[in-house]
Amino acid sequence: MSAPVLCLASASPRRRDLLASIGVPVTVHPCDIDETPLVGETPHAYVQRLAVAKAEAAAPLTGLPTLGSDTAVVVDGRILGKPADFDEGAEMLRLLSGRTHEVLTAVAVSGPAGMLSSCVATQVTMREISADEITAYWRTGEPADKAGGYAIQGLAAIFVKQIQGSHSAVVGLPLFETTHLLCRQGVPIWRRV
Ligand SMILES: Cc1cn([C@H]2C[C@H](O)[C@@H](COP(=O)(O)OP(=O)(O)OP(=O)(O)O)O2)c(=O)[nH]c1=O
Repeated sequence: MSAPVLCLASASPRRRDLLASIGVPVTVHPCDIDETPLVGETPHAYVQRLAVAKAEAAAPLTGLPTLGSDTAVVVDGRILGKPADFDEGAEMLRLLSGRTHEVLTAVAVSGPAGMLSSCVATQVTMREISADEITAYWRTGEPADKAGGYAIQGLAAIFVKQIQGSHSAVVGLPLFETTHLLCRQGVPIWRRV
């Protein structure tokens, strides 16, 4: 296994796998950050603030550049985080059924160039989802640790009619923008290995 070139301030296996897919081995240091939105905070400012806070919290733990990220599903101006239980998960999918919502993912990388960050918005259109499908989907266990209560990369792909933007951002990390930030911080990716 290659030596880590980046500290990943995240408990998300999706983010680790996405970084591995572009040749970036990481050491993982998840941070416990208060994810309560501030009064009047826009969804964009919210994900950006959390991504920076995660990177800042883990940065002193290793001598490596450090990446933090946050993903939120936004519908009718409401930020949907991870569902706490079936009722909340079902309410989220009812809100998303048959319409377009926005997924915001912010990424922040601290390193020799200071704190650099980017925020990506992706539009996701879902077909109508029936009450029976919502119950069956919850029982698979997939929605529980996902913002908005679904995983586009998993079983919920059958509900997704169209996306406009970045698929990797919806999964948890916008790889195009992340690569740009990593290069600016001198972190090697596959094409330089
Ligand atoms: C919308 C969507 C979200 N997700 C995931 C990505 C993130 O892991 C999670 C959003 O929660 P986050 O709070 O962004 O991330 P996390 O708690 O998993 O990890 P950490 O805070 O330690 O970095 O939802 C999917 O995997 N697929 C999807 O389609």
